[in-house]
Amino acid sequence: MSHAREVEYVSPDLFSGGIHGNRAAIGDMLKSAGNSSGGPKRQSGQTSLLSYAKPTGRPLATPASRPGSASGSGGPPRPLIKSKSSTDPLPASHTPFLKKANPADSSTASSKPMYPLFPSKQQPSHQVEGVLSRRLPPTYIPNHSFPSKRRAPDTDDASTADGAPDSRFKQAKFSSGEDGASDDINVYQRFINSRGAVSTRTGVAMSTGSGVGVSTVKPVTGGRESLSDEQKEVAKIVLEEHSSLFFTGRAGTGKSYLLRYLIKELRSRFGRDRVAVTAATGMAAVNIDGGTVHSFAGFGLGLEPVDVLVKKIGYNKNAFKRWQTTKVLVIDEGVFCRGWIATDVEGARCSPTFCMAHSYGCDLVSMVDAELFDKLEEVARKVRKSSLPFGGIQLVMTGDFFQLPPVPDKQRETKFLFESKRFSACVPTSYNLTTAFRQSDPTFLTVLDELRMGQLSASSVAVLRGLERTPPGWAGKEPSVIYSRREEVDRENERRMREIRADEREFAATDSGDQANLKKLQSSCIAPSTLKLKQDALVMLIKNKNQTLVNGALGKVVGFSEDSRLPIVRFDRYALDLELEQEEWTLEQNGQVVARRRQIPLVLAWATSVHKAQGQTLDRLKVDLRSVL
Ligand SMILES: Nc1ncnc2c1ncn2[C@@H]1O[C@H](COP(=O)(O)OP(=O)(O)OP(=O)(O)O)[C@@H](O)[C@H]1O
Repeated sequence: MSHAREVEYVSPDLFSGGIHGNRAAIGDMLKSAGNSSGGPKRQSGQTSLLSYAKPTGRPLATPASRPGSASGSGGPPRPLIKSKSSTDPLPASHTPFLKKANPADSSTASSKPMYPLFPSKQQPSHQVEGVLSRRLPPTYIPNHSFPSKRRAPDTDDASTADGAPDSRFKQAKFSSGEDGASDDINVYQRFINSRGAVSTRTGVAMSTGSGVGVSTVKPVTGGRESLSDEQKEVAKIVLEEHSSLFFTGRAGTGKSYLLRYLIKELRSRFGRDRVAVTAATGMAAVNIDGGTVHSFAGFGLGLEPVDVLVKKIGYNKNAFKRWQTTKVLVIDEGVFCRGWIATDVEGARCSPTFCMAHSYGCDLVSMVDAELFDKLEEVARKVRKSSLPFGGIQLVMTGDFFQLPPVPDKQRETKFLFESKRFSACVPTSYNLTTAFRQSDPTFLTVLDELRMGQLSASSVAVLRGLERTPPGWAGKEPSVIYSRREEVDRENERRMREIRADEREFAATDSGDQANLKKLQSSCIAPSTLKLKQDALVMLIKNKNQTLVNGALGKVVGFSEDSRLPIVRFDRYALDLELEQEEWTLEQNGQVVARRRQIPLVLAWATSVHKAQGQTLDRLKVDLRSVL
């Protein structure tokens, strides 16, 4: 998720002012609107990416003398690094999953019987506690009187007396995100149906959660004792039962916190290289010290039939080793919810079918969902020559399907991850965390819960209206803006560019390929055909430069090289000035490149889309929800 220190929301005649608040809390609200994922959190104290602030990062390379002089300025000198194409070999450390094979240890997935949805008396109490509960918490009753009294987690309930999900969940409405389209999706119903006889362990049913915890922001420094009871139970399933698990929970229930703990524990038990950690975006992956699912798989976007993918992996020594040696695969939230920017795909090329035309993406943007999960699962069994689910790899997955529903795809039916054919076989247990840690204000929690369900009661609307005000201290300091639609993002960025009184430089893309394919590439490629930049423009990197400076990093144009005329971008977080040269985006068909674009890997970044904002920390943020609500 994105973190903001000051936030303004804009929605049609709902909010015209702003809301100040706990930055995480605000991100929480954003997510509850159904348009943001909960990526791993950055800890407080991180450098603002918007202003030229105290650099906290370390230089990426030995400071080099500045070649020529940048024709711009903007703060103290930084080591200027000439950009290398991201196709240059990365340092050895870029193979985080590499590990010697240990064939003796190929089976880690639990082969225990699955927990039934409605456990029998013989089952241990912790399993019994986990059954679907039967009443809906007052929070979710549309237009309930406000403020509602929140019940203890163990009495919360979301299904009817016969165990069926309450029909009110059917009214939940979700926005699909960047394309702004809305769709009625009964996530709860679909999730429960998809689980069949498989257990959903939780204090309450999927989606609710009304435990009110204490808001604390702290990294996982402690051991198991720092976890809540619910979190401990998840840890037990993962670390002691060695069972594959999906855990969910509304925003702020400690999913990321718990995940970080689990990664730490798993790595210390099995060794770093046997625990593959994957996240949705490059930025999110960096935050949990991992890579993307695609980079783990080593088969590009995975569009080909499974047998072809298996062959591809066979030719890819590193990928093959990874598949053989991985004992636990950790998948952080969002990865399977929709298309994401797979930033470090090995040999990946764009497929227009899988590009999100309404999103920012072409090269390396893929649709990663139920279908890909099934493919990965089959690949795992084949590459590992094991008939066990997922080839015996233990899966630890987290996410909140309410926060990031899949984007509807005109070409095919959009499915949630849990609707994949092999999900139930591979993930015998799902767990719903219910205690909110991030907020303790019951009023705010109620508003968040209602937003998450897409049903704002009149009282919550009144609460939000009561927050309308002009944020103090914003004079002359324009906030970053998050929109849900690409056109809105472009419009705002163009407006900001016009406001800068400096010469505009244009960088034209170099395109090649046959007409038809080129058109496909151009229609959805994240790199613009003409990139317009000015000194002081806020920009976002759209290619990985190395393991830490990745797709999504924010920087500011501080000038243009006098000799090469290339833009020089200051990445504050990395205490680095980088001269950026063209990189390549390609479209491939049947293994052949059929179109290519070369362009400077930057886009303007005053405004950004909800999904591209994941993992960012911003000083002042305006969230425009007009096309969402
Ligand atoms: N056991 C715990 N003890 C103390 N603090 C915790 C604990 N679990 C979570 N937290 C804190 O609660 C806050 C929210 O946790 P976290 O960001 O992990 O939630 P999340 O479910 O991932 O949220 P989101 O869905 O928004 O990404 C964080 O500040 C985190 O440090």
